[in-house]
Amino acid sequence: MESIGVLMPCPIYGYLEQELAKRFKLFNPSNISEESINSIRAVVCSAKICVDTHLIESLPKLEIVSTFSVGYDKIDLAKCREKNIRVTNTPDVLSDDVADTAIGLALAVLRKICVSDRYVRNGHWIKSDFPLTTKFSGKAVGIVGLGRIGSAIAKRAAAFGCPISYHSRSEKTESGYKYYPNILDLASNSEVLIVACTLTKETHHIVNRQVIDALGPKGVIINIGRGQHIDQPELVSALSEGRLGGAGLDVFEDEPELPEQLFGLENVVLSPHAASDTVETCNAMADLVLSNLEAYFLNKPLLTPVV
Ligand SMILES: O=CC(=O)O
Repeated sequence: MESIGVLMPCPIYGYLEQELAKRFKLFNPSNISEESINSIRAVVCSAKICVDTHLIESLPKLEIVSTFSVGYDKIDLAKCREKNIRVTNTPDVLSDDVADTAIGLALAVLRKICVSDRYVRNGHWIKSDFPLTTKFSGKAVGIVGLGRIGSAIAKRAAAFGCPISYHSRSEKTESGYKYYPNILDLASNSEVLIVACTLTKETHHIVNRQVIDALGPKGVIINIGRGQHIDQPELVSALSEGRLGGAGLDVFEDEPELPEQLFGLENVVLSPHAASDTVETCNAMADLVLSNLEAYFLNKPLLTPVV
């Protein structure tokens, strides 16, 4: 396989890069040349790298795109289908970490963990006790998207004694959780709303002003999906005006750019799109990318095909 060209358009993860270089001829923007373009049969990308029509069209021998992420919203799937290019992702191996992060953000927002850390470091504790916070255990948790990650979040929240309900395209009766076909009804009946669905045209801005208002001034939104799931200007004004209680955000509409106003809000916990970024999970994701590529070039079935 050493003669097969693999392009990594941006650095992703050291271990992945080393292992790809052991098996394939690895290209990146600094060592790619006109002559090498025709040897490139695979692209390895991530949730932060666009594989658009332009990139696909510029690689005439491209056969497979393997993303180091569960989400594939940055890949032009229609173009891949049209050109018979296979696509793989890294589901399952990251579900635990993403679900842990969702619960961590909910706890951090309600129990004000980051604010209280600053309170102690800044010496305020000597002068007065930290104000009371809000309990997470037992809160009504609404989950948008009960897929692998949403289900892992539900399992964890249920262990905190939280009644679970969800909204998704179709009812999952086997889950035993309460289903709301309408997200507004889910928001009206939830105290913590966790966004965990796939980003599609249908779920773009699924959390809009109406949903935020239905959740109300004591409600908390957690987003470990994609920034584009939430109408961000509406979220920021609701948080600033006290129409929403708080938010724990791992993803943003135009990341890594964030609206300045978020930095000044104490009812918000911010995380740099890092929900699955642990050594253990990143190694497992890298191994899955490698196994998919090896399977493809050995004419074996793909492990986690998208297309
Ligand atoms: O955002 C991360 C992923 O899609 O894996």
